[in-house]
Amino acid sequence: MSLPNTRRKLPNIVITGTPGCGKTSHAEQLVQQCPELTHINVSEFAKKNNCIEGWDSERDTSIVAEDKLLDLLEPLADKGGLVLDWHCCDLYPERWVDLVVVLRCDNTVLYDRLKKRGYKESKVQENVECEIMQVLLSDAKENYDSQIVIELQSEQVDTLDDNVDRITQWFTKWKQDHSQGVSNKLPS
Ligand SMILES: Nc1ncnc2c1ncn2[C@@H]1O[C@H](COP(=O)(O)OP(=O)(O)OP(=O)(O)O)[C@@H](O)[C@H]1O
Repeated sequence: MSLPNTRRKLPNIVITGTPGCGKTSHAEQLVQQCPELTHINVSEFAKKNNCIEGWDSERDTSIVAEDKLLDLLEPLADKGGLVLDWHCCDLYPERWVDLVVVLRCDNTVLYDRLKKRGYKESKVQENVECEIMQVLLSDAKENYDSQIVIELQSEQVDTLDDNVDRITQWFTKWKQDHSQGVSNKLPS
C-alpha cells in the first residue's frame, strides 16, 4: 500500500460523487474558504491539456487518457493543496490522497438537476441508477483506507455550507497536526 506523502505541507482532497451531486459547487466554495487550496476540475483540466482520446457515444461523454492525465497531475499532487473534482476517484495513487469526500444526493433531486442540464433521458437514468447503487462510494471505499473516506449529503444549500465548514475544519486540523509533525522531526 502506498501511503500519503507526509512531507507535503498541504493535503490533497478528492471530491467525488455521481454527476450533478454538487462536486464543483463544494470545491468552489471550499477554495473560497481556504485560499491555500487549488480547485482542479479534472474533466476541464483533461480537455485543456489534450488528455482526451475519444468519444463514448453510448454514454455521451469524452474518453480521458488516464495515464497522460496522471502524469500531468503528479507534480501538482506532490506539492499538495489540490481539491480534485471529478466523478472518477479510483485512478489517483493512494499516496496522493489525504481525504476523499463522496457526495450523495437524493434520487429525485438528482434527476431534476440532470434534467435541468438538458441531459438525454438515458444519461439521466444511468446517473441516477449509479447513485442508487452507490457506485462512487464503493469505488472510494475499495481504493482508499476507509478512515479517509467520508460520505456527505448534498441536497440543500444549508447542507452545502455545513459540508464545506466540516471540510475546512478537517483542513485546519490537518495543517496543525502536520506542522507539529514536521517541526518534531527537525534536527537539533
Ligand atoms: N447542496 C446543494 N444544494 C443545492 N443545490 C446544489 C447543491 N449541490 C449542488 N447543487 C446544484 O446542483 C447542480 C449541479 O451541481 P454541480 O455542478 O456542483 O455538480 P457536479 O457534481 O460537479 O456535476 P458534474 O460532475 O457534472 O460536474 C448545480 O445547479 C448546483 O447549483
